[in-house]
Amino acid sequence: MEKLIIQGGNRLKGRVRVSSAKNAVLPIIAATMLGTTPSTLLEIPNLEDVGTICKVIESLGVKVTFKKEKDEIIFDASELTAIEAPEDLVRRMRASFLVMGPLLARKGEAKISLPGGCAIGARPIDLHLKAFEALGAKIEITEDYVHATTPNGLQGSQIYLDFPSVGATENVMMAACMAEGKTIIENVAEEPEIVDLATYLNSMGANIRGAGTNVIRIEGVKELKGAVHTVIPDRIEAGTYLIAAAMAGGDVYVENALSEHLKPVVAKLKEAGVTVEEDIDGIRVVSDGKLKAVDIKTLPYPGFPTDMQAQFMALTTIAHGTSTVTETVFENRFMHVAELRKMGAHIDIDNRKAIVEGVNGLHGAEVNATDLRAGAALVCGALSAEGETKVGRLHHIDRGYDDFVGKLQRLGANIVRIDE
Ligand SMILES: CC(=O)N[C@H]1[C@@H](OP(=O)(O)OP(=O)(O)OC[C@H]2O[C@@H](n3ccc(=O)[nH]c3=O)[C@H](O)[C@@H]2O)O[C@H](CO)[C@@H](O)[C@@H]1O
Ligand SMILES: C=C(OP(=O)(O)O)C(=O)O
Repeated sequence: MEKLIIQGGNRLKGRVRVSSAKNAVLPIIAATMLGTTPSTLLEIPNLEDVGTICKVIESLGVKVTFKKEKDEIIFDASELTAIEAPEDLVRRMRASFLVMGPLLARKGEAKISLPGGCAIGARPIDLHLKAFEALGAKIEITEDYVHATTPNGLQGSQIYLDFPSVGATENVMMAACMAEGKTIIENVAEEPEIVDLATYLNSMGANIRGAGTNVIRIEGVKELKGAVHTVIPDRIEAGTYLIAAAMAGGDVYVENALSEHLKPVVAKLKEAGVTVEEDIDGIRVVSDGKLKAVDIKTLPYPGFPTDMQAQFMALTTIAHGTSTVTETVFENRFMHVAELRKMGAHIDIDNRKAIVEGVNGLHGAEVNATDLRAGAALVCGALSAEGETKVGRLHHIDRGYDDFVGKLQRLGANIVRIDE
């Protein structure tokens, strides 16, 4: 079994470049299915999840060609040959469900396994399905899969999402851009990844306005063509390096980080006593590792991102005083608490609120990544801890961090990956 072995205590110093955003690249790869001519995506990060979504769309007939540069991929969806996504891939990664919108738009039918729950919560898909129904889809749900058909094609509609779900907004946007007539979607997610998807769809010929606000208006078009697109930088990867440097202490410039996308994270780091300087090319963080307690509460964008909650909780474990961390987006996203406790953290949980009593420092321990960001949080904790930490279940981390070990090593961290 592979593990990360981290000797804590090294200060981090230097520059680290953020890759393109996992959560933008996945829906955009699904959206390449909408084009009748090939799309080229540039600066694609090397992530397990990218491999998974590529396999899903290949199984549906898309020809995926990796250019020599490896971070450039051509997607030819001129012929979609299937409407059913392989169950194991959908179960492995929830974002696979994002092929439903494009399949309904291009083929008028889709059969996809239920993505099911995972470590961070139940994660139902009712909002996706309700919105597809509003566009005229007929939905049949069996124990294992969802079968959607469009007997009269997709028709533009007025849709209100009960919660600004990122995935539902993306799925419905992709379906609606080829529906007949106008669609108005209210209470949509406003995340930067939604804006990036809309930018790509518009460059394919779609007519989408309002992405980045809470109402999206779409005028349906008959056909979309492929386009060339560079995906936005990963704000969560950027935030993870900011936290790592804040906790371990040091002076790190996170290149390619867009401060516009990281406002709550930067604000909370400053409140914790960290020096943060923002410019157009990135964000610099300078820290002596002495941190003050802060309270955070996760919310849909532009609120504090749930995908930074675990890493920020790691930071509060060594901040002076009592911090609270409230998770409002997912109902079960505190799996990292038990692992952080093994490293000496003092954390109590009261329903969706974690109360963290800062300790003078964490110590090394044997821990496991329970999900992607939990894994990142443990690595952040380990870099600041006294002694050796072993982190297992690395497949979670591999889903979303491109060259995590290499990037941290170049900042001076003592971290290696071994096969035990
Ligand atoms: C690949 C990707 O982009 N993943 C991100 C996306 O996930 P994802 O798109 O799955 O997250 P959503 O915004 O849909 O989920 C937010 C909340 O809404 C609930 N919900 C969602 C859909 C639905 O039909 N019914 C329902 O009840 C979920 O259970 C959850 O409690 O946004 C999350 C919230 O920012 C992030 O943590 C994930 O990293
Ligand atoms: C929860 C996450 O991803 P996913 O929605 O793909 O599980 C994440 O990126 O932190």
